[in-house]
Amino acid sequence: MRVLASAPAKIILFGEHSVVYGKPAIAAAINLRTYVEAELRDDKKIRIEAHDIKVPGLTVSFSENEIYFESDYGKAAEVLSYVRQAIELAMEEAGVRRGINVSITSQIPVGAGLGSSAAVAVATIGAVSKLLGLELTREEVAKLGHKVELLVQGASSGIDPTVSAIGGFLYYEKGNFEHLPFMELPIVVGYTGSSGSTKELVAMVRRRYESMPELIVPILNAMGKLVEKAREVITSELDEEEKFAKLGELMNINHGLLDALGVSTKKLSELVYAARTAGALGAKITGAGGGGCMYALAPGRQREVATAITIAGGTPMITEISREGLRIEEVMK
Ligand SMILES: Nc1ncnc2c1ncn2[C@@H]1O[C@H](COP(=O)(O)OP(=O)(O)O)[C@@H](O)[C@H]1O
Ligand SMILES: C[C@@](O)(CCOP(=O)(O)O)CC(=O)O
Ligand SMILES: [Mg+2]
Repeated sequence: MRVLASAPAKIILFGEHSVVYGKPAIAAAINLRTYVEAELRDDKKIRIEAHDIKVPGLTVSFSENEIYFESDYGKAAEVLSYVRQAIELAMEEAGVRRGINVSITSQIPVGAGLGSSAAVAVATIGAVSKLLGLELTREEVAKLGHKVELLVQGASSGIDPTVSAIGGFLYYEKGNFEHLPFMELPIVVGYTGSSGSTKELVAMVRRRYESMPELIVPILNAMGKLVEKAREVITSELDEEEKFAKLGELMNINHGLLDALGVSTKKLSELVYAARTAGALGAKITGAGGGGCMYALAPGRQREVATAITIAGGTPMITEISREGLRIEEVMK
């Protein structure tokens, strides 16, 4: 038997990092997906084929007609830790241990702030649990995905696996979510081309929080209040133009606060300012930062903003909200 499942990437519109400290955040699933195919084996082995992951420390040597491959096992194992933990938890949940092959293909850039870690965890849990005969709800998959991130990263708010499993446009706080009214968001995502590790960035913010709580706590509190304001705007009776103007202003404040936490980079800020100069109403980092992506809100100016991001050395992506989260694509007997 074989199962193919997929799960989407996300953008955090407001509240990354502060969400790890129990503040609320707003996020949306977007139409880039990770696909995981799981298949039962006749033996007890677990084989993971990850097509989109560069393994650091792989050495290839040639000697006459022979080719030798060596890999730094520790680093290779670390890169696959989200997938391994996802398989492990799905098996634990099903109460069975079987040999399986897992094959991953993904449209989501890795370490770019678009939640590739959550999408791979959610799609793997979805595929493996279905393969083992378990019917989990999307909420249950989200909770297991959160556990995977906690085990691998040491800290995680759970917002990414929740958005990836549930899909749509969500307000999230301490493990609970509510759907926000669906809005077409005229956004442009700008990818710096470099990556940041969520585990390391969350740990860096934690060190600052511990060494200078008198400065960092007020920043996190301001972020939490800003998210409440954004929710009020999104759920208000204002017309779309007024909503976008207010949300843009809040995005710019949120970017400044993230910069103060230390998670921006020169390139991220260059893309943010290029987008604003080209007419975006707001632009900010999305996700953990340290590289990765920013996004801009640019009603009627998406093409101009995309061009400005390209000129500033980034890669623009015009994306849409994905209403659907985890999807079982195919079950083959
Ligand atoms: N397609 C994939 N196949 C296997 N592992 C993946 C894949 N995509 C992401 N991952 C895992 O997620 C990690 C990146 O997660 P993270 O640092 O949280 O960045 P982000 O979630 O913003 O992309 C990768 O180092 C890898 O361990
Ligand atoms: C920084 C954080 O708020 C979001 C991280 O998102 P990503 O892994 O960079 O896509 C961490 C979390 O919420 O667990
Ligand atoms: Mg992640």
